[in-house]
Amino acid sequence: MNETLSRLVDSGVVAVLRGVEADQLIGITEALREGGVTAVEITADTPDVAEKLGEVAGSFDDEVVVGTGTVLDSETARTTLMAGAEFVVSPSLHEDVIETCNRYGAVSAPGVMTPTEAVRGYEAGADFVKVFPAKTVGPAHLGAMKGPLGQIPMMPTGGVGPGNAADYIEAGAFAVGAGGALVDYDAAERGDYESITETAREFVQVVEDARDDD
Ligand SMILES: O=C(O)C(=O)C[C@H](O)[C@H](O)COP(=O)(O)O
Repeated sequence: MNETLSRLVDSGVVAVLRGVEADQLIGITEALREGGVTAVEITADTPDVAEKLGEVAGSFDDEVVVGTGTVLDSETARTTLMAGAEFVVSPSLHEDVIETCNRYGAVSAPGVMTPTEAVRGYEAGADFVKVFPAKTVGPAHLGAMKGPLGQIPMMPTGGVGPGNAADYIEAGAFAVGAGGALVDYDAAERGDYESITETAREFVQVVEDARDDD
């Protein structure tokens, strides 16, 4: 397995950080790492995303694998890969983004909702697919897609939290992506990084327990 993909598997939970200010990004990533979340996706709609991403990637080096989220075009993929991103995730399917990632040896994951999109993305060279938005279809949809498409690694994102992550893992997800249920920005604002660590720890535990049950 590709090393970056195996680091996402190890993390179990991939944090989606959207619009976080530079001064909080390091603190939040550190809090997540402390709680066992070692994969972070910084969304491309974050102002100065390449600069921030480079800073996080440089600060955490081998401890946290850093990627770009919400990537809609190959220019954004290339710019952030050059800044230090190791994986690129999109909410939608863009073959040019997948091609760019493969050109530079990075992991790519298009957002898909249907078996046809999942196969199209995988045939285009994606390493895994992000089932998005997961909350409108739920774990049963992912499980039904994994039936005939067991070879395609799937990660649900959108509305995934500690309360339903186990259902997705049991349905066949290799990891889950989470923003809102994982990172409390108000807590970060207050300097309460411990609560972010605690949520991360509980979340990762849910995923690990669900894997053990399989
Ligand atoms: O655009 C992307 O690439 C995304 O990942 C969309 C959302 O930001 C995530 O799906 C997080 O959603 P929540 O966990 O429900 O907060």
